Amino acid sequence: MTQPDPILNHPTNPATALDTGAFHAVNRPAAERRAASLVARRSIKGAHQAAWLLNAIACMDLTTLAGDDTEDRVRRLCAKARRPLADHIVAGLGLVDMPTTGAVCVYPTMVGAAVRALDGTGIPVASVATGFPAGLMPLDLRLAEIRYAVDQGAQEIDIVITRAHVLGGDWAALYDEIAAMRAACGTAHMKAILATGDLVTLSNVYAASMVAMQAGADFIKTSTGKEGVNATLPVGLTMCRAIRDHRAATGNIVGFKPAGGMKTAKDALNWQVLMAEELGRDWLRPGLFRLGASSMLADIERQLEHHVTGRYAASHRHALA
Ligand SMILES: O=C[C@H](O)COP(=O)(O)O
Repeated sequence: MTQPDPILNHPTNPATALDTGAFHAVNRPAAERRAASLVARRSIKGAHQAAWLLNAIACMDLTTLAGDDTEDRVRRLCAKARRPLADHIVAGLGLVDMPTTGAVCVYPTMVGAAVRALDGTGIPVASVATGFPAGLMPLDLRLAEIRYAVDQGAQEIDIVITRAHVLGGDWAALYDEIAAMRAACGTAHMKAILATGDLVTLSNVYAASMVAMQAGADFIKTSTGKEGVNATLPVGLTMCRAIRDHRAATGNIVGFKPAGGMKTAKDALNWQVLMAEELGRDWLRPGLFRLGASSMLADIERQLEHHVTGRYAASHRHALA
């Protein structure tokens, strides 16, 4: 079985001092125009499309974050992470090995079941933590939740920030909170969910991205999937620019994870186009790019089946996710 490009090969992002001088205003109409033109002028077809969709699977945090999650559901999701495509699609694509997803992402109490189900595969388990999705809990409890998830075997922790720190412009409080979370993660990689749908302006998204990276986040992530507006391309563009600017200023490399509301193969292609155009093709690997999605894999599998067989199977024939 192919091992996914291990995120652990990518060194953690070292924290730098809080620097609000790195912020700049973002013009929303300009960001919207640029995002729209990026995806409009790139059309990926045929074998290229199949390759990009396979890459989307390798970069996917296959997710279940529902109130009615059970260990049984998590085990079924893990089975899908291990075998995301039907055998005839894998054979038809000429692949020697079954691909696997980048990670499986679950709630903290489900980490143990996921770790057991993925034993021996090299697929990491990501856990949300810190009072996901709102984060409105005392900091010591949020840090304890990180430590619990790491203790259960999570190799990646998806934290949420206190939106009020952004909305009130309290950047030092935001920096301190994220730095404390980074420390609680230990050797686990940390993705900072900015919940961009709650942050009102793209300038706030840019500033929060900068603070998260300065405080040591290994990835910045758009959304929990629970906000009214989740991953959008203008927000993604703003965050990618922040990643680029942070690298130019510090030399440090941070990954990007759009998440929430992405359901189609077309979404998977559009987000990869954005990454390739804004950060370069080097970013199109699991160590630096994840797609957080609970219901995108089924359409990717459907499109790949069409590529192999020339026809679409009914979506009910494809398994969970
Ligand atoms: O972190 C991942 C997201 O929560 C998934 O959101 P989704 O259920 O809208 O795909």
